[in-house]
Amino acid sequence: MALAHGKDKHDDDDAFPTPPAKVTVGGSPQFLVHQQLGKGGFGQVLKGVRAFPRASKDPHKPMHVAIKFEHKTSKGLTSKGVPYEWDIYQQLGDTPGLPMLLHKGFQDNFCVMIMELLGKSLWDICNVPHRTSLSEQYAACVAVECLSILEGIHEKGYVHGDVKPENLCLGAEVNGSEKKLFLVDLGLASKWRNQFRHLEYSQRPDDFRGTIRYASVHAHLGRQTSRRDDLESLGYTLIFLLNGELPWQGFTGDNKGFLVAKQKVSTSLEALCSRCSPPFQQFLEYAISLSFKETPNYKACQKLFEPLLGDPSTRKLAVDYGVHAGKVGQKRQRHPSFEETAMTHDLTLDKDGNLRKKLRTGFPAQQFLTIYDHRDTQKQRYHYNVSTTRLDTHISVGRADNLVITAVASYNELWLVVMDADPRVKDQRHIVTDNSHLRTSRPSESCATELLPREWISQYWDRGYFITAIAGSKSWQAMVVMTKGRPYQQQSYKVSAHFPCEWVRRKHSDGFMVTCCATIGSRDNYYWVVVVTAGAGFETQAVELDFVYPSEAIHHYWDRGYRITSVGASPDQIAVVMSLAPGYAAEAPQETLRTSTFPATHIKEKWDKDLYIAAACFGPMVS
Ligand SMILES: Nc1ncnc2c1ncn2[C@@H]1O[C@H](COP(=O)(O)OP(=O)(O)OP(=O)(O)O)[C@@H](O)[C@H]1O
Repeated sequence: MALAHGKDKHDDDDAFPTPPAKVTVGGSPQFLVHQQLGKGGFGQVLKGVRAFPRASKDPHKPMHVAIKFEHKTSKGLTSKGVPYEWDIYQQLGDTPGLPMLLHKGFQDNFCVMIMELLGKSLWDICNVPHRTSLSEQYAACVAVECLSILEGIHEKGYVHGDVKPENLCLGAEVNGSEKKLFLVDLGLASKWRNQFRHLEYSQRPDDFRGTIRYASVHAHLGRQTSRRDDLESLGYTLIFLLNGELPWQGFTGDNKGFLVAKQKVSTSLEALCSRCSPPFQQFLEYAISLSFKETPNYKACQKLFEPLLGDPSTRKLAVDYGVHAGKVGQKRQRHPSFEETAMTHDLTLDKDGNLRKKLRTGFPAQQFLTIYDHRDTQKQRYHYNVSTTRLDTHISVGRADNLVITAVASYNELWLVVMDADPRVKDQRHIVTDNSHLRTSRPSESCATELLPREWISQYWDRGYFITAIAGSKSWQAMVVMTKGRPYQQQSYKVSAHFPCEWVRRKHSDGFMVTCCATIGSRDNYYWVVVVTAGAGFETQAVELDFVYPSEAIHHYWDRGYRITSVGASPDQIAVVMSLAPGYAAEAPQETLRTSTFPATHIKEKWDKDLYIAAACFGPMVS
């Protein structure tokens, strides 16, 4: 999975084209271009001073401005050739806490945006020669103010999408606003609602937008952005400002995004916040417990930080969150208390009144995930803890009883085989590849296709068989089951170091659907195998990839009539494939079970309810 497309300001040092020395755009007065104030992935921001000073108290006619230059060849432009950010400013321009947009236009191959001049960013404040961190009082003021700004942006239907110390600036001294907080850079802002409807949940696991260090885990996983993501990024920003570092710094290379995301999920909030007062941990616990469509309780979060704000005269940053809460003409809303919020999030208050939720405890756990479908009485048998040498014996006993293999999984060098009575099946073959020569070395990506028995598969494809189950062991063994009698038309598979999201998307558009997935290999050294089939009988499909069991997404798709049709897990991630088929009755139940050992006793209970194992895998479920 290519998660590393994100930008990390400190990684790229590209030279920008030199901007003009004087600027006049969109009816603005002429500004002389002075020193650089900052730069980002797409442009650079320089100070501008009016060429012909004329004193004015009108904030729209300042002497000093900030000018953002974006070259016409920048990747941040829309198809209309204007910076994406301009459109967003149009919608959000007057939101409190955003710098005022004064003029915009084109000059000398640059898109030019003239805006209210601000002061230092919080990154600049901390990134001095001996690196300083902010006091808890300062960070609490930042939290309260940033929450107000985010509330204002969210109320207008947008998510900022890139909350980080570089984008949080103080006002400019020349404007007398040096104790006020601003949020800059709307280049990654996106809508969370259209008119009055929340955008639908979706995931594109290889599509990352944001800054890797501060991005929410949902953003790493390519989930449709929603309000919760800004709060999670604010949480990481606060910890960075307090500690001067985050535990996931230092990763490099193509796989950086993936490694950072993995580290975020496996860092307990307790460890992350161990050097901070409880409100910072409580805030992060709340942020990561928010559901996709949930409206954050901004006021309750601000209340959390109140005990740390101290006396107003000692604050380096003014706190005036009332500005946004009580705007003229705005209806007063009742905001639930944090205790009420705690109840709805299943967060518990400990004896000191602190919120506790067992989220991101940092304990990695390997679990069985078994999926159960409703079927009218069905004969099913399963064999678990089967060693490779005993595999054929169990399977042949099942075959003698007219059972065929419907699901396989591997765990701790043992196999799980599920066999069903399925009169549609005309014949079935299976193979377990040896691949023992690979035990000492990881095959290169180009040789990895050899992990599956290519010739054996081709031979059976030619005879009308299709792959119907697949599993891979830690010692590079692959088990492939091919069945004759399925109404499939065509099949193809891919072996790849990351879940091949882009390939699956292309296959989806060609009418192929994922019908099996698994991994082969061990921790930090494995390959995904994904099988796609034309004629699988599904209308559409969603592939959910996560570091933990993706409960929210599964419920989202269940509610829309999808059912889990295959699952696979690597030592880091789980892939849940959910499909929509004409035959799925909305009320037909499907259940999942997560257990640390094979759920032999539970299966009997499921059978009593006419629920039968449909898929299984063994994988990571970090809690
Ligand atoms: N109005 C302003 N006044 C003063 N400095 C500013 C102003 N706007 C931005 N800056 C500074 O310039 C830096 C880059 O600005 P901005 O983030 O808008 O550019 P970008 O190219 O979109 O960056 P990124 O790659 O982070 O998205 C900011 O981090 C901030 O320090």
